[in-house]
Amino acid sequence: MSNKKNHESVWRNCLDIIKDNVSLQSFKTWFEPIVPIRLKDSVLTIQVPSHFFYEWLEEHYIDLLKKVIKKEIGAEAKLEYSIIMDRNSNSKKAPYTVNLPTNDKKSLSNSPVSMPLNTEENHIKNPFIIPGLKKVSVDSNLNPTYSFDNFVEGDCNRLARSAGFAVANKPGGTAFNPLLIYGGVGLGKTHLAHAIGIGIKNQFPNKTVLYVSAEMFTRQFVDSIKNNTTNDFVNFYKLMDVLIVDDVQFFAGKEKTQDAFFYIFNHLHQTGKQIVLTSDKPPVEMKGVEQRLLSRFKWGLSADVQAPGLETRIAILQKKIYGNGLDLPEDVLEYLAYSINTNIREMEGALTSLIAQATLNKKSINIELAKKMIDKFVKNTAREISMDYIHKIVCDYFNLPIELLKSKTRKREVVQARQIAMFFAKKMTKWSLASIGAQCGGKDHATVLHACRTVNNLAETDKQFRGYLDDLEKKLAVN
Ligand SMILES: Nc1ncnc2c1ncn2[C@@H]1O[C@H](COP(=O)(O)OP(=O)(O)OP(=O)(O)O)[C@@H](O)[C@H]1O
Repeated sequence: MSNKKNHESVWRNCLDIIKDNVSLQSFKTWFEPIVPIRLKDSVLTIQVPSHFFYEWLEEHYIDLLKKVIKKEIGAEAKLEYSIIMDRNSNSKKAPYTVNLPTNDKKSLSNSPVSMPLNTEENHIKNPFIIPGLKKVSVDSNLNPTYSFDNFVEGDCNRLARSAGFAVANKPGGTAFNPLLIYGGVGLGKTHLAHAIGIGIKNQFPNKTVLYVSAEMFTRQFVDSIKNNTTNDFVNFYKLMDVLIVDDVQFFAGKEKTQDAFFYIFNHLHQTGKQIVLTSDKPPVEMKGVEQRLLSRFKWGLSADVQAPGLETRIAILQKKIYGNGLDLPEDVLEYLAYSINTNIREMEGALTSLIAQATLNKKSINIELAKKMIDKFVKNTAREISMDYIHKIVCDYFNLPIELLKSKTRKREVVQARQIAMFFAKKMTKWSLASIGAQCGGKDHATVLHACRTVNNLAETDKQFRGYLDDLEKKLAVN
């Protein structure tokens, strides 16, 4: 690399290439705000305005970034992000640095070790031979955004959260050792696991806390066999005061890794150290994991996390948007929370896309935009009956164009069909009156309430009308 190159000139050249490869809008939105701050030993550090921004770059532009940076700096190029702390973050330290992602979003790390751009090499192979990780007290692989403060408590996760909180206050000193958090995909297990680690580090800064995915643990172990450093591997893990292993179902069928983990587990447990595990299923259902390990998993507490209810989903979305300094209309939040009801990661993904779409197109985020976006994320099985579906069924039945029903026209037959649509939306969904009104010709909640009363009254007094309602109800029920 030429000596004349510095972070600014390198980034300028990168931008020239990037500009030719993305739309002008995207360029302005996602690349112009980036500030190059350092180029040292082939590591280019760029500053980005928020964690959300960083995630968006990672998801959408990482391949492009890799290419241009390697082209400008050379094959050994590395990229570091410096994120200006989000508004609601706990830490007052700003900015902080995360390394180029490891393809595994959960292993966002504050580790001083920079990851090479080559994803194959992006994983820390042997933590005990990486100088930065000798200071285990500061290199815990914890993602600061996954704190208890950012975790919304609901009936779905109360036990797991409370147990996690207790463990964070008294690591190794509760009956919850190990604490095993299990549950379906994208329901907050990893988030809670990090929150426990962060809670412990906040209160007991001298404790050595390590978060590691079972996959990473396995890879490190396999490498240690290859390099003849298995003793170092085991000794490193024996140093931990708190060991958090994510997705332990990954150990299934990997006997040697299980042996190593069994040994480490026993040592830590016997010496009063805290172990936190997560898994996608309870121990009884874990196939391919040795019985002696499974029985140890059950020594402490196994707590499940389940799919959150509507209120919790809305609260999670609110946390997420306020955390990113954004605001969204209530009906949009409700729509998102309503449409995606099984997986929080998917719901957050839809929110991120919605915000990005609005930013890119300089549109305000409204219910129409939300509806357009949502279909990409919703799996049919999990879907609640939608307003569009109600509109379609009602309009087909009365042979009216949907646009009319959504318009403000006051023609008698349209008004009545619209009132019926509102009535069914109120009856068959949990939408607020305001959001039902917004989707039916921009009416307010009082109009929806009036519509529901009118429909109920007519149903009692007008037999033919009652017949319409029965027909429609049947059609809607087979949704
Ligand atoms: N109760 C909650 N409050 C706030 N955010 C949450 C909550 N539950 C989940 N999330 C968010 O949902 C996303 C997915 O959560 P997480 O990665 O912890 O899921 P997981 O259960 O570990 O999934 P997987 O089984 O795929 O590993 C994360 O962004 C997390 O912050």
